[in-house]
Amino acid sequence: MDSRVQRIVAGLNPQQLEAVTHSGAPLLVVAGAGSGKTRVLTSRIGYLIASGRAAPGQILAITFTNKAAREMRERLESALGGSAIRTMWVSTFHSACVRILRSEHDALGMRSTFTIYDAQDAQRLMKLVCREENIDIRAHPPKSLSRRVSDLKNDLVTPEQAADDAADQDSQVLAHAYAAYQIRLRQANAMDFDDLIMSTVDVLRSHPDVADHYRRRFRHILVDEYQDTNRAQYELVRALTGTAEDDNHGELTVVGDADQSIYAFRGATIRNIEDFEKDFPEARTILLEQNYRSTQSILSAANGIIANNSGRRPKRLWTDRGDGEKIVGYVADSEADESAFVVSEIDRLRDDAGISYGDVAVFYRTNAQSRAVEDMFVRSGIPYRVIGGTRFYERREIKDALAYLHAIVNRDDTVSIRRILNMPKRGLGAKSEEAVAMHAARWDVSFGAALCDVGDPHPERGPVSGIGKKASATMAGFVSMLESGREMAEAGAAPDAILDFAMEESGYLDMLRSSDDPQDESRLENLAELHSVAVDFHKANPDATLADWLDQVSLVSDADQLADGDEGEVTLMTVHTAKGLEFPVVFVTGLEDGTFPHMRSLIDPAELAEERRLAYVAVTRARQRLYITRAAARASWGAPQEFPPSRFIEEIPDSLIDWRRSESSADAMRRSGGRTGTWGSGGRRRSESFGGGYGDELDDGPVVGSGKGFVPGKLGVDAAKQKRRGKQAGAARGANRSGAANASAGVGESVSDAAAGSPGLGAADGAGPNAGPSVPDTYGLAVGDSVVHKSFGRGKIVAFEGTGRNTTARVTFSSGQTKRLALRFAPLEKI
Ligand SMILES: Nc1ncnc2c1ncn2[C@@H]1O[C@H](COP(=O)(O)OP(=O)(O)OP(=O)(O)O)[C@@H](O)[C@H]1O
Ligand SMILES: [Mg+2]
Repeated sequence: MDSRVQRIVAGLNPQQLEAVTHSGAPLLVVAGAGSGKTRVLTSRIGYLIASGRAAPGQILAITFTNKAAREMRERLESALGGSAIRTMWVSTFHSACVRILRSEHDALGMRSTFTIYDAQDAQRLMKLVCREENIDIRAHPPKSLSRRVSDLKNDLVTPEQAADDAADQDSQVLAHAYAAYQIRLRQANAMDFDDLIMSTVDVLRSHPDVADHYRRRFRHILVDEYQDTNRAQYELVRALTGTAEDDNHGELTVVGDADQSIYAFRGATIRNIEDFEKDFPEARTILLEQNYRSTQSILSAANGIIANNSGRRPKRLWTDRGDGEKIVGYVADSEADESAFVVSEIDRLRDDAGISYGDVAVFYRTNAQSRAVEDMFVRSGIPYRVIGGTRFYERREIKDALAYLHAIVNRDDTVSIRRILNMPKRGLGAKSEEAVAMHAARWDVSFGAALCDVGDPHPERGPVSGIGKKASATMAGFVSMLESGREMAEAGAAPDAILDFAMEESGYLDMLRSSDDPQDESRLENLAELHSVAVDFHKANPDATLADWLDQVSLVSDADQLADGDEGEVTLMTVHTAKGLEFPVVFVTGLEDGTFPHMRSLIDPAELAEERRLAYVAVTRARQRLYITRAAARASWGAPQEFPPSRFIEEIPDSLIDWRRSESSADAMRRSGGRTGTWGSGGRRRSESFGGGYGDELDDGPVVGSGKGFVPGKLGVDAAKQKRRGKQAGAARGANRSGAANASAGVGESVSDAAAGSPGLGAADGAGPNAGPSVPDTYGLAVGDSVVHKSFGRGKIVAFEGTGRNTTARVTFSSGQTKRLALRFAPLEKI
């Protein structure tokens, strides 16, 4: 045997070895957490290449995050030698699709310079569509339309099909908006995240020659985390692999664990894993049963939890690593006390058990919960990184800067151009903008093309009417500035140079420099950070273009922020983001019914089952030590509220848990008004100021300067001005205070959206501080009332729950969903 092959298969157990060396029929590896599925996938690629069964260029491996792709690449590089793998594709679904679409844009009828719209851009475009199509945005909020269009695309439903299927007026409006949105998207030469997948499937299905080309190329397709693929991704895999009837069908390997499926709200369907054998009758299934990650105590806890989900295939996971430490449980009286416990345990483990900060991860259900933990970490000087939260690339100033660059690359990019047309203020009013939009509509061209007609009328279309002299001159100047940027890009200027040009030339930097708003100072710092990202990209990819950089930026996801070599920091993240990872020490916090499982899931068995899988994922990230904590009272929407223990705690056999502080002592403590814990006694009661903080920062989150690796760019920012506040990972600077509020719309692979709680989170409805305590319980609403909600559209109140400030309404929306909404915050209007 080739010595490389020997090295690759060494140490694999018999089932793993079988999976790695399997040949021919489609292969499904289903197994519980930590059983080596990802390792099998990586080893299989190494084996295929080292044994000569495949050339690197014939392999397409799909991972869930860019970071996982990078790691897989690195492993293979060291196993096979760097140059051997250059032609191999290891990437996420979205990145692979962008690569395909950029080369197959002709088949698609688009130009290769197309822009990728994130969820925010998509919503902006939907807003424009609603305005132009006279859609009543009170009854059909753009955000909710946008989310529903995303769902349709994840199911590969075209606008035509949506129109055919539309049985009621609400779905007709949706179908109409979808069709109009799609036209605008094409006109803007743009694609949203869901389009990336759907269009690729479309191209492969409608162009057999293109499909054949990729099938000949990719002889082996391998997919990790298969349980979280949605219908569109499944069809993509099928189209790329071909079926047994196709001449050139490739070999398919998928690995997954139905118990870890946690993206149902984004359209992921366990069905893809459960029906694999039906879809591929000749398929081979291999089960892995040995867990190499965790101790027996941790495994037993995980099994205890997941066993409560019905309709699953029971698994027998075992480990030879011994029982290990007991699971440590702690009942805090508040979230501050809970965080204090985490801090004191981390200190203790460092002193007594040789654990370093980098070995520790703290998980929570939604981003907003990081605040309490962060406060305590800052006060005690524990270095930490928050993964997720307001994503750096979603900050206003960063979106603005990128919009300039997108507008330079793609002159038809409506959303970007309209975003920056009067940013900084150029004295262009809504009327002038509307005149351009009307010209665009009249001639059926993009907004960008119409804008060019202002200063330099097209021979056929002529000038734009209804625009004053001054506005005309300003618009012409704006167009020519973009044109100069485009010339720079075409001449091959580096992305950072073009960024400099756009930010200076547009006056954007001057606007920030001359402001005395401290937020603007932070915005300058963030732009400097963006500048360094561009510089780094250029250094690493000297031949890459501005468009290449923008692609990379568009596809960044939260989990990608986990930089390597971060030994010295505790990692804070949501459970969604933790998928596929492992840490020696894990704290799962906020284990309360209403927090984790999330409030919304308590009335819906399917959602509760998904929460349980989430808990299973959380617990199985731990290698040696697992902590489970809960706060008996937690600030909830502004006021401390008591929460019962999470049912997931009760599902763990009590004999496995070493309770450091029991229910009864916490209760007694709370009743006597006393406080315990290292920090609890000194601190102001966090919960009192909690609500206010939320509302203030709802839009952008506090803009906090970055720490590590900051290089002041040419943008002229003094690094010393940086406010340090814990270390934040990669691009995510500053913890998000409005994580839940930003949670909406499944953005491609942006895990943050998932992580922050899923679309339709009750708490996400603007946790503002405005509502006072004196408002009557039901706010003038009654059971049976028809209401409209900003995101969910029309609905009917079916019940009220709770009293006073905590009153919630159960509302069944026309989409069929029932939501529980806190009346103080939910923008419910009676109709
Ligand atoms: N045969 C083996 N011998 C030793 N260690 C192994 C073996 N197989 C896997 N491992 C180790 O076990 C751990 C878990 O493996 P891996 O991450 O591949 O599991 P997984 O099934 O993908 O987990 P998850 O379901 O969480 O994604 C890793 O540290 C991996 O290196
Ligand atoms: Mg894995």
